[in-house]
Amino acid sequence: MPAPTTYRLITAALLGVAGLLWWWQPAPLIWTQPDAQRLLGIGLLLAVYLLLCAWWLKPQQRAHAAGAADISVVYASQSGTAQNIARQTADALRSADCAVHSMALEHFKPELSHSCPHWLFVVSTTGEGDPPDHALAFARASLQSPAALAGLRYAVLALGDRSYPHFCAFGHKLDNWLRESQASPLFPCIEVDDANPATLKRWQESLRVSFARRALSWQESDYADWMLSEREHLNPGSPGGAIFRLCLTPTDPTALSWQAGDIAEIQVPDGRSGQAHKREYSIASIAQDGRLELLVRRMFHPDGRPGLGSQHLTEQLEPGQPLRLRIRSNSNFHPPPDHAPLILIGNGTGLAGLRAHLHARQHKRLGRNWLLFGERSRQHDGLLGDELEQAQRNGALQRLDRTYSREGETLRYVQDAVLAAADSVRTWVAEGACIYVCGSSHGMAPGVSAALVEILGQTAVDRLRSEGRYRSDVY
Ligand SMILES: Cc1cc2nc3c(=O)[nH]c(=O)nc-3n(C[C@H](O)[C@H](O)[C@H](O)COP(=O)(O)O)c2cc1C
Repeated sequence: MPAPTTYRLITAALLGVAGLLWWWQPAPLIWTQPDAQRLLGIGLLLAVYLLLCAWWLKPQQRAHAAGAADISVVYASQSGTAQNIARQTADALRSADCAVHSMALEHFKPELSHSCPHWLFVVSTTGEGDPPDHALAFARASLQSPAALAGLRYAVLALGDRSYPHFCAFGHKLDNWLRESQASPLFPCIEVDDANPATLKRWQESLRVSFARRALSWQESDYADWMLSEREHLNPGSPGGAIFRLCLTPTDPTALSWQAGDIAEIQVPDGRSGQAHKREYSIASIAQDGRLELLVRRMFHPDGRPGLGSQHLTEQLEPGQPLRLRIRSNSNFHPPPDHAPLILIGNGTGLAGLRAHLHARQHKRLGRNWLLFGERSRQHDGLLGDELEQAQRNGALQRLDRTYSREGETLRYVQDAVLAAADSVRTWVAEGACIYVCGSSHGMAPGVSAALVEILGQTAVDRLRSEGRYRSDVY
């Protein structure tokens, strides 16, 4: 690990002083020489000194030039939180003069451990104690048996949520594998429950103690000022919770910049505690639409209390009023390649993430799109029906399958519609289609996954997932 800049400055200064002393206490090598050679000697000494300073004072560039890193930050992230924390971790360590390299977990190979002494793993858990999709193939191939990692020093930040039965399961699995592979922990695995700031502080402090002699500078991206410009109730009379379409506009128009699949983090004031809480929503529009749209369902706790975020956005905040918002990149749900046909599957407010992709495809005039979408009542839940039918008419949507669970039809849920369309699903996938799923992680997402396994087989579905052709943004 490089010494901090101060140590380098002191060393350079000491070298300078040593050089001066040599000047005043003439070394026979120089003073016994004729004038010209003496000058040449001094010039050479000075040049060597300056070169040494440049070399010594630029550890980061030197390490990068040599392709070497002192610390590697490795992430596995389903919806961008772990990736974001990994990026902040790398930036903070760089600000303390460390040479840092960053990579996704699937690029980690035991042979790489010789190229870098310290490895920091920032990983989340998804599904039912599973690794994020992009790390699935790595987990299957590598974590089954120990590797040869003696000498590797590591730390794990495990992101999870205690409301799930397998809390931080993937972080623990990775930590156990590293230990069984003879790697040595810099400090014990740190578990983070629902992005709790106190545990994140422990991570920052442990890194400071391990790698820097002064506080690390952590840069969180700032919230910006936005305004609620429009709100529309999309499903009056629905047997399900009320869903609203919100249009938001930024004070600074340059804030209109994101990709389909990204997530809006909104600061919601809590009148009771006086604190602000963060709530996350899939963005339902693209930047080229000129506004950020959300689909928000009004939520209630089991005891009947309204949900903090949804009550604020759907009831308390009036059009024309300000709110604080920032955008989190969710690279796992970014658009597929242009040439690939796209199958969009979801339910409820999951239409938000799917609609952003549809808009992105429409914007690029890519028409090979198929939407399968489930809601409750045909009469009241035809969410954005006019817009979708219009997209179908003008060729932006090649096929639209809507299912309603409260209509007494045989096709009840969207996963039933997927099964009913098995032949077309096979054809589209054979033609290189990507499958994007957005909406409920309870019922819908596992149901769609089971339907796809029935149609395509487990091996093919696993391959689609690890190749990034089957992606989900579910909650
Ligand atoms: C569909 C879904 C399933 C999840 N499953 C688990 C789980 O099994 N165990 C756990 O500790 N956390 C679970 N979580 C919580 C996430 O790990 C947590 O929200 C984390 O901050 C997400 O980080 P990421 O955005 O980097 O994926 C789940 C979250 C979602 C949305």
